Amino acid sequence: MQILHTIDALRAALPGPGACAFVPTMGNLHEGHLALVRQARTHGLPVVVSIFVNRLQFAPHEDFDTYPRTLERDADLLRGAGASFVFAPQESELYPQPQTFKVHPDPAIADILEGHFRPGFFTGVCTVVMKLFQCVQPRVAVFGKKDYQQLAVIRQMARQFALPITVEGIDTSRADDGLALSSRNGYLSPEQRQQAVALSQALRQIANRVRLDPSSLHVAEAEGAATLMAQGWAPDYLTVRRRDDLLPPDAGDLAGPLVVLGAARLGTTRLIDNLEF
Ligand SMILES: Nc1ncnc2c1ncn2[C@@H]1O[C@H](COP(=O)(O)OP(=O)(O)OP(=O)(O)O)[C@@H](O)[C@H]1O
Ligand SMILES: CC(C)(CO)[C@@H](O)C(=O)[O-]
Ligand code: BAL
Repeated sequence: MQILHTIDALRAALPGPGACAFVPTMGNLHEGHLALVRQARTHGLPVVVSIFVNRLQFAPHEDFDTYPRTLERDADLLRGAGASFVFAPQESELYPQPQTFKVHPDPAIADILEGHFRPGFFTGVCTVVMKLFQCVQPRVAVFGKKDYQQLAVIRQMARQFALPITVEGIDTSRADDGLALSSRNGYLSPEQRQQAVALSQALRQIANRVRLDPSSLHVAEAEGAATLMAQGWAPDYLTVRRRDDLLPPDAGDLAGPLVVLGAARLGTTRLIDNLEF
């Protein structure tokens, strides 16, 4: 496995356009990331994993400075998972000058949910992902469904820019108690880690209730929020949406397919999760 820190070195090492599979990450890797790498490997192409904490997608009050940077450990895990290349550029390499050209996604999908609570987030994500796509030129790019809206936005970007890249979404890897694996879980105290299970439980509760009685949608969402708050969480949103455009379902959509998405804060840690049903 080669670790490359510059775009020139990466381009020199890679086999050429359309000849690799790509997994973009922000590092501090866990089993969820490794599942993406395993999926990427199924294409029989060398797998490139990027590790880059992208300042553009963090608001000034968010955790850019404290986000864990664990390159040596990440490289060991990726070697074990069979990645061929790690692209880990410094900020000055990817952004040698202020990134004034940006990719602005459609507000209809990018200014709701995460984009509402993290204004500019998806512009930061799309800009860096487009740039990483230019550097890596993959045939396939693999993303987690844990970041469900991100996957939807990237798919739309790839389609609308006719990128020659297949975007794949992979099911969320979870801890035994149901908590979605996430780098930010590391911010939780042992006590908060116990409470954290309530997020996936609330999503399941809402999905089960709406599946049984679609007319209970809004009651189910409110009860799910109450379950979360009883466990000490402060929900940003907890809402059932159509899977394709992430808009609220009309009466005719309630037979599915749907997804319930949630974001909530436990102390200073903000986590997201979702469940398709
Ligand atoms: N539990 C998981 N299961 C599957 N994919 C995941 C999981 N967690 C993250 N991913 C995916 O890994 C890729 C890189 O995500 P990232 O490095 O931000 O990890 P993260 O754990 O989501 O971090 P954070 O806690 O900061 O949100 C994304 O495509 C993301 O959806
Ligand atoms: C896709 C991504 C690597 C862009 O910085 C990030 O948003 C993430 O880790 O999900
Ligand atoms: N996992 C998505 C990246 C972020 O929260 O910034």
